Amino acid sequence: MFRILRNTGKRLYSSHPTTELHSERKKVTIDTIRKLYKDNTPITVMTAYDYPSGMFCEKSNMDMTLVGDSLAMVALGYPSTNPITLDEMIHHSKAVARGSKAPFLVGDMPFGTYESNINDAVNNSIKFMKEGNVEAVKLEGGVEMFDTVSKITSVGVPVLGHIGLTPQRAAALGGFKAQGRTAIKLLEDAKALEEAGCFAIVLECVPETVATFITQQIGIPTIGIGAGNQCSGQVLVQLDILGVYDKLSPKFSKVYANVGNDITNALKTFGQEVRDRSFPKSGDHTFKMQKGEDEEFLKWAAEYVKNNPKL
Ligand SMILES: Nc1nc(=O)c2c([nH]1)NC[C@@H]1CN(c3ccc(C(=O)N[C@@H](CCC(=O)O)C(=O)O)cc3)CN21
Ligand SMILES: CC(C)C(=O)C(=O)O
Ligand SMILES: [Mg+2]
Repeated sequence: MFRILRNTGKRLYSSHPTTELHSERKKVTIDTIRKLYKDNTPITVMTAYDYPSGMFCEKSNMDMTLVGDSLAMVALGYPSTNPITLDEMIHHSKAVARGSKAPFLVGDMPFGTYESNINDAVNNSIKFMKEGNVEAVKLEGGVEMFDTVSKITSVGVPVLGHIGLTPQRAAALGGFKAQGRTAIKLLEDAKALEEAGCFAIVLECVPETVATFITQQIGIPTIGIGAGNQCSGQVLVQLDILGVYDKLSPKFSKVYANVGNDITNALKTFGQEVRDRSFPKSGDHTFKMQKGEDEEFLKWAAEYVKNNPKL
């Protein structure tokens, strides 16, 4: 019998590493975040939603990776962040955690998982940590969330606050609109969250003078998104800065690469090459038999065809 007709036991694909990826970076902990803040070193935060986007946070030296509920829009195509469930966020954060090892990993509590009662908020935040491998949770709201945040932080779940434009409340705010015409309210919110034990607060779409003032008035880091460069750190949505997500282009975001175009062009070229049969190229992207085996096989095949006429 010919070798090609038997299972040679050889694998036609290259072997995959079976060992887990270990970070070559030093682990960022809540203490690292405090130290950066104390030293007035800007804290870098980037969103991620799956294994590769998490790996990019790892490789690019991010201090923090946020599994933001913006993934509902940018990775799942929903028109808002609100449809995502806690179990779906857990599914994504587990994948992010496999790629993002060193950055401090924070997960967004989805709309409806923490607002209605404190027990649910505590149970859901603990579930997120245990099942989703996040090291902290983020939730939206200020003064009105004081009791909830106090309870969550008291049981050992670090909380990242989020005030200003709170996208989960976009329906009530009339859309994704810049906030902060009432600076006093924002300051009260920030102070309440600090007192409730938040380790940092996201300020979203807050005028830069107001964000600077709040940053000066509180004793924990502010992480700005559309809130000026005097915040203690900055966060943006990964697929926005890569030029992939094109349904929104928030004024505050900056496009650092045009990955969307690169991907479209790569796929177009693949399509063309398949259609004109220039891919796969014989030898480069194909497997060959041993020397002489082609002839032997073709001889056998001709014999086979002769003995097994098509019906
Ligand atoms: N892709 C994406 N990027 C984000 O930054 C983001 C999300 N999704 N989803 C959740 C929230 C929503 N965010 C947004 C979305 C849009 C604007 C926006 O278009 N703002 C207008 C100003 C609107 C106004 O003030 O009236 C702008 O011009 O930037 C702002 C924040 C930020 N977050
Ligand atoms: C933009 C950040 C702060 C966020 O909440 C998200 O990505 O969902
Ligand atoms: Mg969010």
